Amino acid sequence: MTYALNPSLETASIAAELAASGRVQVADFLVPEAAEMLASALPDSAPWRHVLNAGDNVYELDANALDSMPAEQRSALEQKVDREAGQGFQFRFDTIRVPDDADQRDDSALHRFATFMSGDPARGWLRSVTGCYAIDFADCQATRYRPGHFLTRHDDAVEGKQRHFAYVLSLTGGWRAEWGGLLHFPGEDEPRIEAFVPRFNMLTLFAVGQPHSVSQVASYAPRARLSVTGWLRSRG
Ligand SMILES: O=C(O)CCC(=O)C(=O)O
Ligand SMILES: [Fe+2]
Repeated sequence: MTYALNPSLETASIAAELAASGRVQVADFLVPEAAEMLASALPDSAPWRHVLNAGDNVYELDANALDSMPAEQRSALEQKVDREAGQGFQFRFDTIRVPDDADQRDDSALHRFATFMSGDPARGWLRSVTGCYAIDFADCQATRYRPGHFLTRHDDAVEGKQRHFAYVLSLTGGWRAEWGGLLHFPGEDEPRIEAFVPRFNMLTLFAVGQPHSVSQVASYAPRARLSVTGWLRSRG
């Protein structure tokens, strides 16, 4: 099974919405079999890592390392993460990173998806929908937000990475807004904000530089929020 874009994407209206608001949701991005293949290639047994930050430092653990940590140590760590999250930039979620260098990729469904997004026709479609012809490639990681996971407000702009747009391909079906895991775009001090709800095979695209966050997945969410995500970038 190879990856393919849904042939019925309404490119002109998607481009217009992205240009007008800086973000857009594209329903049914891939042909259904391709989205199913990618989702089913990321089961619990995949090599997930748990990532969390302390200030500018990023820590990476085995996905289940916290479960086997002594209770006191785990609770001290979680309290620190919660304190930081209430004030500054903080995240914790699970990831499988894909190398940017195509030579280091294997033929797994996730690595092949990264290569698909960086080559035509997908890259050509992404260039025309964003109007950004400086896009050379898409970097890529799978993300899994389990109950308690979140990502506080940030804008994706990192010096030297040459990120133009972020993409998030959501791979969780039947998600309810009350389970959390919502992609928010908070303004400066707006009493209402936009929330994007995960939806199977929906691609969210948004311009780098806008504040956004992923709300904490509720303790009662019956499953994890699964996505494949990255940035559309220029090479150096
Ligand atoms: O998963 C999402 O909806 C957004 C993730 C995100 O903002 C990021 O990884 O920088
Ligand atoms: Fe982000």
